Amino acid sequence: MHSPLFSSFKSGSLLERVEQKLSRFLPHSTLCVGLSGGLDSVVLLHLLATLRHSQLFVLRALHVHHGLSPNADAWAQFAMDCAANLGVKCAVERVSLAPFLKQGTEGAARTARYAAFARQDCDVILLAQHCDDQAETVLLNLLRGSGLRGLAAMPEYRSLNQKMGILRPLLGVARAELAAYAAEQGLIWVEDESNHNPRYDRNFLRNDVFPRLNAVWPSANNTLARVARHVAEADELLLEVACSDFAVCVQDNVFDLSVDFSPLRLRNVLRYWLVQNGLQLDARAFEELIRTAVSSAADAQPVLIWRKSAVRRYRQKLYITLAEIELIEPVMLPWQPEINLKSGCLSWREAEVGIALEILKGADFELRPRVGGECLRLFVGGARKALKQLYQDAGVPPWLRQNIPLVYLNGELAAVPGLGVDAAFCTSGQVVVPYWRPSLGGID
Ligand SMILES: Nc1ncnc2c1ncn2[C@@H]1O[C@H](COP(=O)(O)OP(=O)(O)OP(=O)(O)O)[C@@H](O)[C@H]1O
Repeated sequence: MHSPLFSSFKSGSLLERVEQKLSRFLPHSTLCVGLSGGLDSVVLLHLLATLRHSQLFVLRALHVHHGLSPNADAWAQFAMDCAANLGVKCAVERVSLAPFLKQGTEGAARTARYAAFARQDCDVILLAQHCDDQAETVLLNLLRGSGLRGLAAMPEYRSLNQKMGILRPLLGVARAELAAYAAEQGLIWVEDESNHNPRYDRNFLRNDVFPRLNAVWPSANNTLARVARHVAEADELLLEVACSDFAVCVQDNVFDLSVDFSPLRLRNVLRYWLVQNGLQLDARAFEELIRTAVSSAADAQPVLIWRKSAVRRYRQKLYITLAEIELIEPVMLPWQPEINLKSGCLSWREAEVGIALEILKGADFELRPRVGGECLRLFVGGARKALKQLYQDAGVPPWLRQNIPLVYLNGELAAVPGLGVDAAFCTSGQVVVPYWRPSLGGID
C-alpha cells in the first residue's frame, strides 16, 4: 500500500480556500454559479453565499434545464428553491439538444449547457467540479488515448468568451470533504439518477474502478489531479514554443518547411498551424501528412485531403486549400475601375496590382483567366517571358495559377497579381508593389 503523502491540498478551511481562488475577481465582480442541484454545486453556492457577507461581489445562479430526465422540472424547481433559501437569484434556462445530437446525449447536453453559460451576463461562471472529477477525467482521457490537451483535463480557470471565464474553485477539494461540509451545514441536494447508470463510462470509473483503485492507492485521486497540473504546464509550454516557431515559419498562412526545426518541433508547430486553420486532424491523418507532405521527394507535389480541405505541398511550402478547387469561370470579367480603384492600386478581391493612375484613366479594363501562352515583360528593356516560367520562378503553386485573374488594359496583358506589371504599363519612377495573398483555393 502506498502512503498518502500528497493526499490533500488542504490548508485553511474550505471557505478560506474558495475565497482565495476568487481573489482575482474580487471585489465588484458578478459571479454566477452553475447550479445543477447536485451535492457539489449546492455546496459551492452555499460557500459563496457565505462569503458574500465579507466580500463585495454580486452572486447569481443558473440552472440549465436540459429536458432530458422526467425529473428535469423538479430539479429546476429545486435549484430555484435552494438559491432562494440562500437569498440568491437563480435563472433557469431551457436548452434544446437537437442541434448537437451528433455528439451523443451527454456531449449534446454539455455543449448546450456551455452555450447557455456563455449567454450569461456575468464576469465568471463558477462550476463545482472537484478533485475526484478531475481524477476521473484524467483516467477517462488516458483510456481514450488523448494527447496532452486531454490529459491536462480541466483547467482551474479558462476564458469562455471575450467577456467572461469559467472558474472551478473546488478542483483541489475531495468529494468526501464536500460531503462532510454538506452534512455539517445540513444541506440538501438532488441525486441525478443517471449518476448510477453504468452505461456511461464516467459512472463506471466512478462507481466500479475508483473504489478499487482507492483501496490500494488511497491518494490516487490527488495524484491523478496532480498529473493533470503537470501535463497542463507541459502543454502550455509546447503552445508557447509553437507560437514562437509559427512566427518564424508561417507567412500569409503558408508553412515554410525549409526552416530548420527538430522533427518534434516541426510536428508541434505544424499541429498548431493546422488547428489555427480549423483542421483537427486525427492521429492517423497527421502521421500521413508527415509521411507524405513533409517527407516525400523534393519535387513531389503531395496532397492530403481532410474533409473539405487539403494540405498541399509545392516545393518546400505547405498550403491549405479547399479539397476541390473551383476554377474561376473562363469568361471575361468586366472591370469597374471607379469601384475597384483603391489607394492608387487596382484591386480585385484579394489581388492588388500597382498600376499608375494616369494609365488607368480612361482605359478599357478586363480580367481574364489564363488560357496559356501569355507573356510578360517585367523590366524595361528586359526579355518577355512566358507566364508559366514566371510563375515557376516566383514559386506560385500550380493549383493557384489558373485562378489568378490576368489584368488586361485595352486588350493587352498589363499585369498579373503576384508577379507584377508589364514594363509597357509602368511609368518611370513608380514603385510597383504587386501583392497577392494565396488563400483557400486561390484568389477568392
Ligand atoms: N444543469 C446544470 N445547470 C447548471 N450548471 C450545471 C448543470 N449541470 C452541471 N452544472 C455545473 O457543471 C458542473 C459539472 O457538472 P457535471 O460533472 O455534471 O458535468 P460534466 O459534463 O462532467 O462537466 P464538464 O464536461 O464541464 O466536466 C456542476 O458541478 C455544476 O456546477
